[in-house]
Amino acid sequence: MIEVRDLRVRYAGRLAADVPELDVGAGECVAIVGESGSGKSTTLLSLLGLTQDAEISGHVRVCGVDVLAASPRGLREIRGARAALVMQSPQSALSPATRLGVLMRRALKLHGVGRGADRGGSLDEIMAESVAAVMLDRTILRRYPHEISGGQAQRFAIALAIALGAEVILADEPTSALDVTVQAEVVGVLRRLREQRGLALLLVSHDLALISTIADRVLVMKDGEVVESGPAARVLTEPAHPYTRELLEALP
Ligand SMILES: Nc1ncnc2c1ncn2[C@@H]1O[C@H](COP(=O)(O)OP(=O)(O)OP(=O)(O)O)[C@@H](O)[C@H]1O
Repeated sequence: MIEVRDLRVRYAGRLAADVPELDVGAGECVAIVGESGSGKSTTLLSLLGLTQDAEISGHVRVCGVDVLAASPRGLREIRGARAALVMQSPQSALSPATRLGVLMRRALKLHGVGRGADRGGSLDEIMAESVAAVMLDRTILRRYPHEISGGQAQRFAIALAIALGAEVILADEPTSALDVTVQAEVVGVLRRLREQRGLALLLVSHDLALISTIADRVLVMKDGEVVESGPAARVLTEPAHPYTRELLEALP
């Protein structure tokens, strides 16, 4: 679902991310970890052609689309619907005076969901099913953004992605604003979705404890470079690079 080779992203000539290889298949979860400024978000945003003022080279395919060569129309086809970006504080992106159900219905109509014969069910059924898939009660659809918690907002953002038919979820620090119990809930939801629906997950996080509970593979970034990558179980228990050891030692 995601295939990256020799991705280099520069801002004003300065290298912000250099990723030789990154693959995420259906049903897999890959995590990018590293300290602030290491190039994690830059890598994630470049997968959807969302970096601003950046010079990008390399090869990036997401859901079969060659992102660096794609037209704006080609990019619109994958963004939002097939590959969804879940940000740290989705609440701030929600319109404050719009009930969540209205917002979801609008997004689905905009993307033509519920119109084709390919995904059966009315919009109401699709909405109810996606909300249930992230373990939220369907009454959430009647609420306004300020009436829900951070963890519920995060799960609603994931429900929206599912309702739109996302095959890939790109999540930037999805749980860092949440307390530990709520973090575990959001991670549990992501884990179920990848197991039950074969979603491909790419998570960006500085939280190694979180990563250890969900990721198959980990890329460790420092100053824009990938200093270590491999199976999560190996990287987190027998880190080969001193920087990864430092990150692990910094864990509470
Ligand atoms: N739009 C931009 N213009 C110029 N430089 C940028 C831009 N976005 C990011 N950078 C720089 O690129 C480098 C990598 O930033 P990036 O946001 O990818 O790091 P990060 O690992 O995601 O950090 P954080 O965890 O704080 O989000 C940093 O030096 C940052 O200052």
